[in-house]
Amino acid sequence: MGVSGSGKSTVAEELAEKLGIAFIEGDKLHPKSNVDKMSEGIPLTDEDRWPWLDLIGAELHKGRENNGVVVSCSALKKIYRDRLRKAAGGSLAFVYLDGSLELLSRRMGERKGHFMPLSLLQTQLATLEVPTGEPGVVTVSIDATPEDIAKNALAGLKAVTF
Ligand SMILES: Nc1ncnc2c1ncn2[C@@H]1O[C@H](COP(=O)(O)OP(=O)(O)OP(=O)(O)O)[C@@H](O)[C@H]1O
Ligand SMILES: O=C(O)[C@H](O)[C@@H](O)[C@H](O)[C@H](O)CO
Repeated sequence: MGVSGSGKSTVAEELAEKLGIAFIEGDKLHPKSNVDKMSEGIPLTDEDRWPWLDLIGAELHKGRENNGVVVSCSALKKIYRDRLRKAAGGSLAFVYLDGSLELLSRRMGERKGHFMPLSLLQTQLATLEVPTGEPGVVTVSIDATPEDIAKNALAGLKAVTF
């Protein structure tokens, strides 16, 4: 989890490979209307996000029956994470990708061919409720290589408590 440009897709893929389990790109589960909105620089509302979060929740639930799954999802607010926890049915860990505005802007600015405009980073950060203190949360700095971030995430996940 984390804001746009924090490296969710990059790190989740790496982590899933290390864990030997499936990876699901949460962005692919957005309805077209959400992608259209974001492409136009309009932030999503809670109402836009509920159906998408429910699709992600269903994937998490399915994943539990198949050795687990890694899903990339912004999960910006506590109510969203609690909805996912409920849908997953227990033992859902969150890896929070923590980075400065400067680094996030640079990574988003350099990324090519993605629907999410840099202009939405401010509202992403304003919407973000940092998950520190919630059960099952591992916080990792994004100021490292994807390989090292995934290693740090894995080490944190081994020690995580719910
Ligand atoms: N640790 C890293 N070091 C350098 N570049 C990175 C790192 N992690 C990700 N990137 C690059 O930063 C950009 C953003 O990463 P990525 O697309 O994985 O983020 P995201 O959180 O999934 O974003 P979004 O939610 O907007 O889809 C990409 O161009 C990616 O290649
Ligand atoms: O909750 C949200 O606002 C969205 O999930 C965004 O985070 C985008 O999907 C993502 O950043 C795409 O780049």
